[in-house]
Amino acid sequence: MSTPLPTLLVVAAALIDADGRVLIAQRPEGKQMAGLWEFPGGKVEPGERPEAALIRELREELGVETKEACLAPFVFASHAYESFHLLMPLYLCRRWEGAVTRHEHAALAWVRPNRMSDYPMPPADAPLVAYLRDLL
Ligand SMILES: Nc1nc2c([nH]c(=O)n2[C@H]2C[C@H](O)[C@@H](COP(=O)(O)OP(=O)(O)OP(=O)(O)O)O2)c(=O)[nH]1
Repeated sequence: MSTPLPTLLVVAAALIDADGRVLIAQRPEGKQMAGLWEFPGGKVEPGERPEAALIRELREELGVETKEACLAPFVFASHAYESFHLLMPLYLCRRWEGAVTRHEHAALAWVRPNRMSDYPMPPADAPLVAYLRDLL
């Protein structure tokens, strides 16, 4: 039997603009999977509610404020990486306040889901993009 992997709960958001484009962000140098494009978000801290964690991450990473009512649960990723199992709910978010600003990533891009294959993403994300393509 293989060694059980710890499950890591990461929350992420697909911010969608009025033209149906989705925000993706490039992971910076020095981090795991540097250079790959991800949905903004991050780890849920102990004792933190997932939606609160996502609101916090969007503030820290992008400088925007959103509300729990503006986060719609959409799909989730369940993916075994080498050292952990990623469980990542993806929420849709169409309403936020403030201009999206790059705080922690190497770059940001607003991309139609059918163009996301031009942006290499972590292996866990590929199935999620297909759902966005169907939605938008
Ligand atoms: N935010 C986000 N993380 C993703 C996506 N896809 C994916 O495999 N991940 C992985 C990358 C990381 O291992 C983990 C997110 O953790 P994180 O962003 O809070 O942490 P990190 O690795 O950047 O590093 P750190 O905060 O510990 O310094 O989830 C995605 O679309 N968005």
